[in-house]
Amino acid sequence: MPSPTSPPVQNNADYFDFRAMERVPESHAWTGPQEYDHPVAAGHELEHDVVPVVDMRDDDDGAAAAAAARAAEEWGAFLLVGHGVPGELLARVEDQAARLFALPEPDKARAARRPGGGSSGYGVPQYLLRYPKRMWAEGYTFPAAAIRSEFRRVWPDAGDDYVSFCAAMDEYHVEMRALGRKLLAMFFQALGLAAAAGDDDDTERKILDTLTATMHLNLYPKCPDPELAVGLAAHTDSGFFTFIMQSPVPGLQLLRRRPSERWVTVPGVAGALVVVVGDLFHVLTNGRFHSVLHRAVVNRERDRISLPYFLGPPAHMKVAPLAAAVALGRKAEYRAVTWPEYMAMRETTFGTSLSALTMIQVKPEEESEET
Ligand SMILES: C=C1C[C@]23C[C@@]1(O)CC[C@H]2[C@@]12CCC[C@@](C)(C(=O)O1)[C@H]2[C@@H]3C(=O)O
Ligand SMILES: O=C(O)CCC(=O)C(=O)O
Ligand SMILES: [Fe+2]
Repeated sequence: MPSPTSPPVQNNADYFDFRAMERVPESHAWTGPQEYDHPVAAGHELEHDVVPVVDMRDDDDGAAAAAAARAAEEWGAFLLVGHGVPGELLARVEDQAARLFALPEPDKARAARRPGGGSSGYGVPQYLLRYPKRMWAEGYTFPAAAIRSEFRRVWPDAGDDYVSFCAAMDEYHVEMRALGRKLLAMFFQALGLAAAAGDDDDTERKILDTLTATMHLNLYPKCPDPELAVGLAAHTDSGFFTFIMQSPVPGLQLLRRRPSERWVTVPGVAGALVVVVGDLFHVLTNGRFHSVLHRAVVNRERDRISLPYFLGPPAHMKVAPLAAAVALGRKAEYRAVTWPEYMAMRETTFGTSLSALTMIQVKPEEESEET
């Protein structure tokens, strides 16, 4: 098993030509026993292996909010339909992402993440460099608020390709941010927080009004030996929650713990978005909603694209269990952290079986000191 101090095996600016590979090279071959080597559930015939579907149009008396909250509690993830983001836009965004990844190497290399940890650009997110093996994927991360400046790095001449790419991503950001606010308000409603008295109203409003978005594009090229390769290793997302738009090629899997540990594949449902609860939402709800381990597998036949849209607090905001969530029965189980503080802590746990949430968990002796 890799240790938390395993040295990075690559620079995140390194380029790797997946299309030229006839076999999986040593650098990408995940041989031997791996963390979370659990079986993949055979199918969806068993009720407990059916990923919940939440229809946002089901708005009879808060029915959609209640269904979303139930899924967030039981699965930490669900498929969202009836969300109102036009199918035409989803298809255009996916097509633009595919065009970006299909550009020649020098165009993508111009926009490479800066070695040592730039948070945007083409290449591997720095946290993933902690793993001793590389993943079978190309990535591009960018703040949703800076699409136009970011992509001048790829298209310095700001020509037609730049214009169509930015138009699609901008429209997507507008839709997704509005959807993020709507879903967050639904979660608060289901938790009974919207009506809560005192400071919480204020905290909720601040959270709603300052949500920040980071976009990430993943391309998982088809792979000559999918059993040996990993698209994206098992992880939890660190923010509040993530919308993942995935091409109809399945590849995203969720770790289910009961009745036995297994991976459940999220089906590729046209027009649906996947919602994944992140660690900071787990904290905010004092563990009532739980973040979920998920991963991406690759296949031999087809490329797969996914577009996670990560929503979280602004960098300076301390996130702690909401008072009303704590009042729902337990003590505050987590210490307050900012998103960057949490990510820095979590970085040391990548490639290990540790959950970074345990690093901010309030221990019983700290509880008694406070009282
Ligand atoms: C906002 C973010 C979430 C993310 C870290 C990042 O700053 C940008 C990249 C995101 C990503 C994508 C791949 C998996 C992941 C765990 C990673 O290493 O980089 C997520 C991060 C996350 O959710 O913490
Ligand atoms: O490719 C996917 O479906 C999952 C992507 C993901 O989990 C991530 O980028 O954090
Ligand atoms: Fe993720």
